[in-house]
Amino acid sequence: MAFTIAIDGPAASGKGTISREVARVFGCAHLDTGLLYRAVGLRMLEGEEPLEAARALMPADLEKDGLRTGAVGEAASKVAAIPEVRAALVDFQRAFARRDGGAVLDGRDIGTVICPEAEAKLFVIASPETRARRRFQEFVAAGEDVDYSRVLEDVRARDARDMGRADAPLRPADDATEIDTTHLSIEEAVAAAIAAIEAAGGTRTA
Ligand SMILES: Nc1ncnc2c1ncn2[C@@H]1O[C@H](COP(=O)(O)OP(=O)(O)O)[C@@H](O)[C@H]1O
Ligand SMILES: Nc1ccn([C@@H]2O[C@H](COP(=O)(O)OP(=O)(O)O)[C@@H](O)[C@H]2O)c(=O)n1
Repeated sequence: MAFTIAIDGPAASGKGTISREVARVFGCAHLDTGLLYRAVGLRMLEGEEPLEAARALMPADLEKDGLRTGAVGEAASKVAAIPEVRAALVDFQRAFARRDGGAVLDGRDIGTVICPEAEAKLFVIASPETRARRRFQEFVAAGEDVDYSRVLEDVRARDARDMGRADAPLRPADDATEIDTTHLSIEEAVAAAIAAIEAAGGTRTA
C-alpha cells in the first residue's frame, strides 16, 4: 500500500533527522527533496543553466560531494524560486511518493503541492537562532570556515526567500501537525513525529 508521509519545514528545523528515523520505523523509502534543488544549485554554480540542469538531473547528481555546503544551500533556494525548475522536478517526486511500501518525503512543499493527498503531514519548525546554531555546528564539524552570525543571517535570508516566493512557498498545509523542535531533543522530536503518524493511520514495522 502506498502510504505517503510529507514532512516540511525551514532549514535545519530537524526534517531530515526525523524523516530518516520515521522511514526506518515505518519501513518505507525516504526522499530528501532538498537534495534535488541542491543538485540543480550545484550545477548552476558550475556554470550550467538551472532549467537545463533540472531537466538533465540524474540519480548520481544526488550522491555528489559538496551538496551540503552553505553556498550550495543558498544556490538551491535561488533555483527553487524558478517555477519551470520546480515543474521539472514534480513527476519524479510524485512517483517516489506513491511507491509500494510507502514513502516519506521531506522538503518545503510536499504537503501543499507535491502530495496534498498524503496520509500524514508534519510541519517541523524551530527558532531561527536554534536552527542557525545547529547548522553552524554542522559546518564546523565538516571543516567549513564560518561564523555563527553569518549562518544566522543566511538562515533568515533563506526563510524569507522560501516563504516569500510566488510558486510553492514554504507554509504548513491546513491539515499538517506542527512539531516545534526548539526545546526538544532528537529523541523527543522523533517520538512526536511517530505519534502523529500513528494517529494518521500509519503502522510501525520496527
Ligand atoms: N530536536 C533536535 N534537537 C537538537 N538537534 C537537532 C534536533 N533535530 C535535528 N538536530 C540537529 O540539527 C541539525 C539539522 O537537522 P536536519 O535534520 O539536517 O534539519 P533539516 O533537514 O530540517 O535541514 C543536525 O545536525 C541534527 O542532528
Ligand atoms: N521541496 C523542496 C525542498 C527544498 N527546496 C529548496 O531547496 C533549498 C535547500 O533545501 P534543503 O531541504 O536541502 O535545505 P535544509 O533544510 O537542509 O537547509 C531550500 O532552501 C528550498 O529553497 C524547495 O524549494 N522545495
